[in-house]
Amino acid sequence: TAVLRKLYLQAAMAQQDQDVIMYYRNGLLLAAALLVPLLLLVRLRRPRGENLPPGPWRLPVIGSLHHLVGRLPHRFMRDLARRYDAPLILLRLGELDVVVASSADAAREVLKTQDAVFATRMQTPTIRALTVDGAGIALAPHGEHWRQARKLGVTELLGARPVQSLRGSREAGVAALVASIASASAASGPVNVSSLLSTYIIDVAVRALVGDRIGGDLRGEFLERLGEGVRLATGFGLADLFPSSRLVRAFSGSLGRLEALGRETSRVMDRIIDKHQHAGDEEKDFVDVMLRIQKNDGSLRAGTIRAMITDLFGAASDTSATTLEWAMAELMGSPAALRRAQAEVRSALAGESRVREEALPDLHYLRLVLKETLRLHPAAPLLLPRECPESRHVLGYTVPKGAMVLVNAWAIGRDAATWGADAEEFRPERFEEEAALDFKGTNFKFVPFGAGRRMCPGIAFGLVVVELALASFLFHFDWELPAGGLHMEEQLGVTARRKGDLWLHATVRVPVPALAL
Ligand code: HEM
Repeated sequence: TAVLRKLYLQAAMAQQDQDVIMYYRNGLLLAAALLVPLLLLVRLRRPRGENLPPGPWRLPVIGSLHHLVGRLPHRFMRDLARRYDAPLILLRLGELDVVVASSADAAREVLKTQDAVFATRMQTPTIRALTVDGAGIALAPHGEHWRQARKLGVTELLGARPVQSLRGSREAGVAALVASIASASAASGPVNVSSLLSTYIIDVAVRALVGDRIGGDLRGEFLERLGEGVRLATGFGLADLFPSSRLVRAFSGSLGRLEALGRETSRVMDRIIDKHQHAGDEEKDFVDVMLRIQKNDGSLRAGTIRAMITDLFGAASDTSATTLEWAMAELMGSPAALRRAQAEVRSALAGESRVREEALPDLHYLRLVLKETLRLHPAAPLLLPRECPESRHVLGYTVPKGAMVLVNAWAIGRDAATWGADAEEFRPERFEEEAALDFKGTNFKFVPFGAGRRMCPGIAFGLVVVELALASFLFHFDWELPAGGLHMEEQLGVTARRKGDLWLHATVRVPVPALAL
């Protein structure tokens, strides 16, 4: 009986194993039976000929969002493009499709070949909240308003003539900058270069846009509101990633804050405009110009005037300050380049007491330093987001309708396939070999100002402000790193700023002229 019982138990266990196997097999067959039609349905629902760009695996609801946590978006997107060896990649961030052009060829397609299609800006809930009062240039959708606003900006502020006429404000700004460095360096400790550069850029932008007649308190309020606006506007808010969700909208505090901030900024701007209206007819800044145009042609709305100021301030300030900060950091990391740039400036301005703007075109090496800085550190590493208004084919891939389209200018500038094995190194001399490469976005391996119809219209304005400061730094001071050396880490944000402030020792070599009070 014992043997029979054992045999029976073995048979029962084998039967049980069989049952388990059958159970799983049936389960799998059932799942397959349900899944295959489902997958076929999904494939059938995808339009014929659609070939989406590759992208990382996704989770339900959040899509690929988790991959981005703690990572710098432009770096992560470059790594993905390398991993898939693809010129375009696709990320699903919440409800949003984000297509990233990551090679010079892909950039040419988006910014030139299909420029007219991709010329509109993504109207996210954040952007709609920011522009509820009116739109300026940078965030406006492609259309008649954008065309008129851009024309106004270029003719009256950013073109060669207005840039030249703002020379006085730049000279005053740079004189204050070098005087601050000289007095800070007298204390023998390191100088906070980042903070002084930001003050200089803000000073020049404020003088050009709203002038210096508004008084310190109003100026302070204006800068506080604009600073907060730029902070809130940059980055992906939850409401932008889940635009259809009322729940997310209700719980996301940033949209409410943006709307409140918009109202506060409008009130501050109205006080600034009021001061201008009572200051006489002489045109000294961009607000004066816009008020004159409004008087002659009633079509310029007050909301548009306010939006133009905030928009231009936002576009000009962080970008120029970031570029200057990186240029100084890279020069400090490349003593040979620093020596060459310094020798050039001091020889071109020998016998002078300060840097004159007319001397800037003679500073060829300084221009190479700037190009190399912008190649490695384009201030807006993903340019400004565009929107794909209809499903389009780009280099054999389908860009879905409604997708946000980014161009990874940062990855393109460091692509070893086009820049060579030393692409990650700071070597301004490479632009001697590539003399035809300019800032105008005609060669898509170098697009720090974008290209096509939405290209930065502030290049002339930005370059002269940056070059003047950099030349003055090199002319008046010798620079040394403090103990602890130098890092080149970036911080998270829409502009690729350096992480932490740049502190350097400055020693006066050419005396700084006393400030005219
Ligand atoms: C070194 C300094 C600067 C850099 C690196 C820079 C870079 C850029 C970039 C990458 C874009 C987006 C282009 C695109 O989407 O294709 C842009 C747009 C823009 N920039 Fe600049 N910029 C700088 C300085 C300035 C200055 C000084 C101003 C004005 C005073 C300005 C005004 C604008 C405006 C209005 C736009 C929007 C253009 C449009 O959407 O039509 N930028 N800039």
